[in-house]
Amino acid sequence: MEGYLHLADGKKFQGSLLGSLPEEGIAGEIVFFTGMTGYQEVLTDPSYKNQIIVFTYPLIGNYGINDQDFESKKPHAAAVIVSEAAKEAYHYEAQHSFTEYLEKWNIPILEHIDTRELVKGIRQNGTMPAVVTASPENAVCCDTISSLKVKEVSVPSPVTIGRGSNHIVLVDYGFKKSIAEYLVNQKCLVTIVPYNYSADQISALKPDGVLLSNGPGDPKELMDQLPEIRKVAEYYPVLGICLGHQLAALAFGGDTKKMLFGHRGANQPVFDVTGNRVFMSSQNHSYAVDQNSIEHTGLKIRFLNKNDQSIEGLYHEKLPLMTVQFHPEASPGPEDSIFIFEEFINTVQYRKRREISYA
Ligand SMILES: NC(=O)CC[C@H](N)C(=O)O
Repeated sequence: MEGYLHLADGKKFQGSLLGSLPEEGIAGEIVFFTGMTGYQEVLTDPSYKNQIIVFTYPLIGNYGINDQDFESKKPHAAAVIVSEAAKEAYHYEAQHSFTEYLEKWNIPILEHIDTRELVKGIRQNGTMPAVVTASPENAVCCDTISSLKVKEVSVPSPVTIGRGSNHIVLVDYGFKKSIAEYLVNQKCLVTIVPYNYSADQISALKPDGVLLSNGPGDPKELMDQLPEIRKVAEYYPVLGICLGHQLAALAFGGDTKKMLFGHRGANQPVFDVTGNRVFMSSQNHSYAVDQNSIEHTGLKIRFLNKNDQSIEGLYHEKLPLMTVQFHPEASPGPEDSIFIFEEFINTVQYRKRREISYA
């Protein structure tokens, strides 16, 4: 069956539609992911909520969907655009094929699209609203991108996992499972709390450290949470990842801006200004902390993107606050930056040993 992708800049692509669509089509922000593998982690990462994901690698789905690589319980993408979708799964661990898995969750795939041409356009005109339809006519509803997606993906009430002497509160803006798993494997007791938990509610849990998770959408949709985040970061060791990094920067008076087409892939080079070295990272974001906004905030640059010099991580000059725009948990992608978690846990343990007390 034929299907169509209509972009807000007026371009239209025709392809073959797999799965079904409501009459008005499916709308979302169109973004592209450049990794050769990792589609299972991408599809189930809540940060992609309601986005239309273009995979640039020409064949997607050939190793199927397994039981281990889910980043959450279900896929969050609005629709998927590929050059070719593998209908069979060629891997001994595969439990479903790529196409059957997305069909089960009612997520349409538009294949046989010239993804190179499409992505060249997005790189030029930016990520933008788009709609996938079965009809060549219907191109409207390009501006219906829903807001506060964090609320839709966050836990409704606290959940505790793992065991250990370090108690980490994970504030859930749409956390990836591999973040929580890393902490549990490091023998942490982890309490996952809703995105709108107050500083007092977090304090009542007596954490040794707080992790602000990744998540979907514009960080400025969560302005109400900023005073709470700041209070928490003034008392506890805090690690912010991706959306968590952006929120921490806003909470201390910094600003964020929308990038032209963001970073989504598994080979983003990051420069560590303190160690004078570069490593590869997994990334997925549309927003970045504005370079010009962090003066007088107490925040200092720790990491920069080697491709476009955008901010990839910050630390606070006085407080035990560290933030990263990239994904130290990888999934998918290189594990070069796993040391970020080690630094965080070392800070947590150091503060405990010194018996630095909190309010
Ligand atoms: N992975 C994330 O946490 C993404 C953060 C934010 N939603 C952005 O697109 O910039």
